[in-house]
Amino acid sequence: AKYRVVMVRHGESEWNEKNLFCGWYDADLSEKGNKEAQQAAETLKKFGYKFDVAFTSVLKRANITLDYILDGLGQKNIPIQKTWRLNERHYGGLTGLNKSETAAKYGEAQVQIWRRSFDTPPPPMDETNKYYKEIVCDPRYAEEPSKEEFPMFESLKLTIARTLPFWEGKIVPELKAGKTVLIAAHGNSLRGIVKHLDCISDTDIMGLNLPTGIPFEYQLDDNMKPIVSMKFLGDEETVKK
Ligand SMILES: O=C1c2ccccc2C(=O)c2c1cc(NS(=O)(=O)c1ccccc1O)c(O)c2O
Repeated sequence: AKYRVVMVRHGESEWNEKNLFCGWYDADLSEKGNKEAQQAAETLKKFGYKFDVAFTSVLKRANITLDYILDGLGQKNIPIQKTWRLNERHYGGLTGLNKSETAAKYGEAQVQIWRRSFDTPPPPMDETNKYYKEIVCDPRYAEEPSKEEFPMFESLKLTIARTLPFWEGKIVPELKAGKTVLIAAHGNSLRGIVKHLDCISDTDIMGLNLPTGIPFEYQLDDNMKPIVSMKFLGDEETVKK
């Protein structure tokens, strides 16, 4: 059997544009991000995709990207599952900082260590962070994650560790039921799924930067092993990027 799942990283957000660590802050898409999402819809329409179920995070930049796509495909009526487990990596106390503020506060050397590390987390977000309340008290998190699971920081390793149970527990069963699946999520949560599917090493996954707004397809065999791996969909120009 051949299982098909299409994944797309949300379009550029307003905080990407300003080079701020975004993480669990619920930033909007930038104008460019909106256009990227619309382009993704056009591409998927051209390829004639028909999705049966969609998965996304609880962050609006991914939700809006998904909405543009389903709207463009005329498939807004399919079931959508939102989960914190597909959220972007939580950048802890770095949330809201830009490049120079980060280097000023922690030093260039520490930034380089963080950039290159798979399991060194950023400092935790605490009540002094401007966005602490807005994130921790967000009603979307009323049910889950639990108090114990609610992250105040995440390394890439920790992010992947909370994303994969959702892939195994919720997405794989839909694929095995013969559903065509669409996932609209974030750079690091999608890295977790891709790392798992293609057995990518901890080092190599850090070198994989998924482009925003360009859908890619996996076709999987009965053992959920890729027959087609990370096939980017789009016109020559876009995919070349
Ligand atoms: O500091 C970090 C960092 C800190 C803690 C966890 C993860 C990362 C991380 O993944 C990262 C960083 C900096 C930069 N480049 S940067 O130093 O130019 C930079 C710093 C701050 C904001 C945006 C920037 O582009 C990156 O490209 C990264 O992937």
